[in-house]
Amino acid sequence: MEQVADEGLAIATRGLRKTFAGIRGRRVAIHGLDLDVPSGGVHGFLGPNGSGKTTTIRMLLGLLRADAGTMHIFGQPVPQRLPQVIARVGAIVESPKFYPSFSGRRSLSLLADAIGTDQRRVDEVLEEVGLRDRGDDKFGGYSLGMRQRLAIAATLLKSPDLLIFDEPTNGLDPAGIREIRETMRNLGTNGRTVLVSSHILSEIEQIADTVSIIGRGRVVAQGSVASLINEQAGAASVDVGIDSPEAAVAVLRRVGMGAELTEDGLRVTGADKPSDVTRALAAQGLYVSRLLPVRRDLESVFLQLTQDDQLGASPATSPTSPSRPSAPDGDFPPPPSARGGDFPPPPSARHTAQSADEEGQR
Ligand SMILES: Nc1ncnc2c1ncn2[C@@H]1O[C@H](COP(=O)(O)OP(=O)(O)OP(=O)(O)O)[C@@H](O)[C@H]1O
Repeated sequence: MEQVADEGLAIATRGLRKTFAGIRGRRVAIHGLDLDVPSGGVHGFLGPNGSGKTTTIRMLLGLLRADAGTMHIFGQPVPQRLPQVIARVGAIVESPKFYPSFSGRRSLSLLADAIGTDQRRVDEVLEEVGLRDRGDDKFGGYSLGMRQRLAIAATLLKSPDLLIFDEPTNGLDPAGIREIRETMRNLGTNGRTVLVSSHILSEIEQIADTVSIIGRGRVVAQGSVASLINEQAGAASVDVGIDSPEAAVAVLRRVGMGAELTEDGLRVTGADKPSDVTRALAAQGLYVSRLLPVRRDLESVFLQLTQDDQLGASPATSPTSPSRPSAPDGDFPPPPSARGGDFPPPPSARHTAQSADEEGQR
């Protein structure tokens, strides 16, 4: 496998494919995935449940074998050259565990010895995840957000250039989610690359520089959050309040806009700008009492692009409908399937580099 010429990419996959054995033959989980993660900043890896995020991450880390395609990390083909590149990668893919009776500092100190890292890094990484003042408290007394931050601190010990986090906020309450969100944002500065998978879209929108959206094992869109939202701007809608909604629907449809009745008015699509709606209606003697652009956000783009995958998905995957204006804060409760409170240590470099096909273990 040849080297990737583009050194600007932290991760690149081409034609990646993975099937799993099922009762009715093999099922395709990853379908020719072409993923580009630029170097530096936070990259959101988004997709509904079962779309293939974890499978992709596990293949990148050499924990699962691909059926076909190529993968590169910092230009090095993996898994072939994973031993050479793994020192630059830190990852949390599974529930970590630390001894409840050990302090966070002691756990990190033991880990630093195990991987041959200078003990001075322990204080630095505690500081980096905002745990410096709580470093001497026992792990058993940590909140879930603090436990997850300790796991992140452990991945930072070897000063990786690329951090990979698979659904790092699963199981956390809104306060914990906010803590991790801020930690991710901070980690994505200074040239480091953070790949974070999630289905909590509003969260990613707030912290990601770029995103990839996957559906059924394929990338359906990737780029900056702003460009993805703008690309879909034509589908933006306007919430209209009016006395004669049926007549307004007929007028707007006649001029080529999409219009549907809602509980207290209309939802209009296909208008270049909201004032076009007012103008078209006023020309027919209809005057609006309310005109609210429905804010486009990453979530509505995501839902639109992965519509097929959303069918039958759990409510946690699609916490709001595409047409609902976004909540100002954007925190959603964790999914019902969220993991429990155990956070095991991140995979060590040695463990991560091992290649093991875990097919059928689920
Ligand atoms: N070891 C396995 N054996 C059989 N099927 C698997 C295995 N691992 C994953 N799959 C299937 O592959 C598909 C992709 O799963 P994957 O866990 O990668 O999705 P995901 O996007 O990470 O979902 P989630 O957000 O729920 O974690 C799913 O249909 C899943 O059931």
